[in-house]
Amino acid sequence: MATTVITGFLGSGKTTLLNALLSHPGMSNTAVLINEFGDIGLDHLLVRQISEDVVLLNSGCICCSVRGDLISGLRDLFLKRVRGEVAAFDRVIIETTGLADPAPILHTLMTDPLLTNKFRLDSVVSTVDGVYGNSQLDTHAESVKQAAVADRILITKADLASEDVLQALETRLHSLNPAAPLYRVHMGDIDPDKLFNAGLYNPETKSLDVQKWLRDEAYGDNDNSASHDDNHEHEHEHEHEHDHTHDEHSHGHDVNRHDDHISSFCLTFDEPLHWDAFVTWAEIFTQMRGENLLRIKGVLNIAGEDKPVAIHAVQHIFHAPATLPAWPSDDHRSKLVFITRDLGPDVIRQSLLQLNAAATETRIKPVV
Ligand SMILES: Nc1nc2c(ncn2[C@@H]2O[C@H](COP(=O)(O)OP(=O)(O)OP(=O)(O)O)[C@@H](O)[C@H]2O)c(=O)[nH]1
Repeated sequence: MATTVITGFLGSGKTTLLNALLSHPGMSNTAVLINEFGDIGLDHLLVRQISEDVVLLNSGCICCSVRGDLISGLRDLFLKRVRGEVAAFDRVIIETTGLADPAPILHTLMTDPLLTNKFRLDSVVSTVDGVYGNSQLDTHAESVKQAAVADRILITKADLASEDVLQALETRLHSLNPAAPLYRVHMGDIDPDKLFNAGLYNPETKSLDVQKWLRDEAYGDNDNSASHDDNHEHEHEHEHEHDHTHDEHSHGHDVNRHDDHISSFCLTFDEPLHWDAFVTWAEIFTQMRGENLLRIKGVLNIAGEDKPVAIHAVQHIFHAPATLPAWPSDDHRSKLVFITRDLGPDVIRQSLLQLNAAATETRIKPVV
């Protein structure tokens, strides 16, 4: 079951988006989970109470308003569906509270045995306030994280903001998270197809859509090779320049903004990687630097394997790897896209190459 997480800072337009999405035909098989913290006004959405926590929205969607643990809410909702206590649904949207760090929710979706069997993380959508987004990114680390881990970013309230402010915000968000398409929306009005099916598996084509999922082209020149020391790291010079010249209202002059700590880059490895070298690298990095690894997606060319292996991770947790049926193109190099905090590409590339070289050496050592 495809699961989408809608995140975004307080008042950035999550509920407005949800409401607009649910009015689309084709969204009626959707179940919605909303964290109850904060002042989410569900009243205008509600029609019928099914049980204490579950209501039926006027769109026909099931809505579960969760107190506390969103994940136990998801389990309960699933069990209710199995028992026929709520209508069948084939998509779930989770709206986080505005102050939530989305990472723990993504972790649990990726690791809880019941949930990983039934729910598949399809996309993370982040709403950013067109008017206050810039200052929220400056002052609230959560809002930076919400935008950094997103697969899609929506700039809301564009009708209230000046073009200069919107452009500065877009430049900043693109720098934070180059692979996430940015859309300006008015009162949540957007084609749901733009937000869903961003995961590895595309239910429309019933295939694994690696290129759309990885979007490695967004990180710049694809000829960057990890073995040639010439990857791109998206630093923020351009963005600073923009802040100084165009965005007088932003707090871009602050020398230590939260998103100055965020890097996004794509590493490409020409030589096949040994699986055990990659696993060792992943174990070390997720244990030692998990806090700094906001999101990783990758397609690996594993030595001795014909087929590519897709991996993805959020902080300390790697999702179970998936062997893909075929390479999406003639380019069979391993590609890993990273969104990190206070962690640049060099240490990642060098450690992985070193472990890989050691694994290669072990393999070619003559048996005496
Ligand atoms: N003008 C304008 N107002 C908007 C737009 N999107 C949302 N709003 C308004 O912004 C306010 C906050 O929107 P919500 O959808 O409640 O935001 P939220 O992110 O769910 O808020 P919390 O749940 O409190 O974090 C509401 O008054 C909306 O009507 C927009 O595109 N334009």
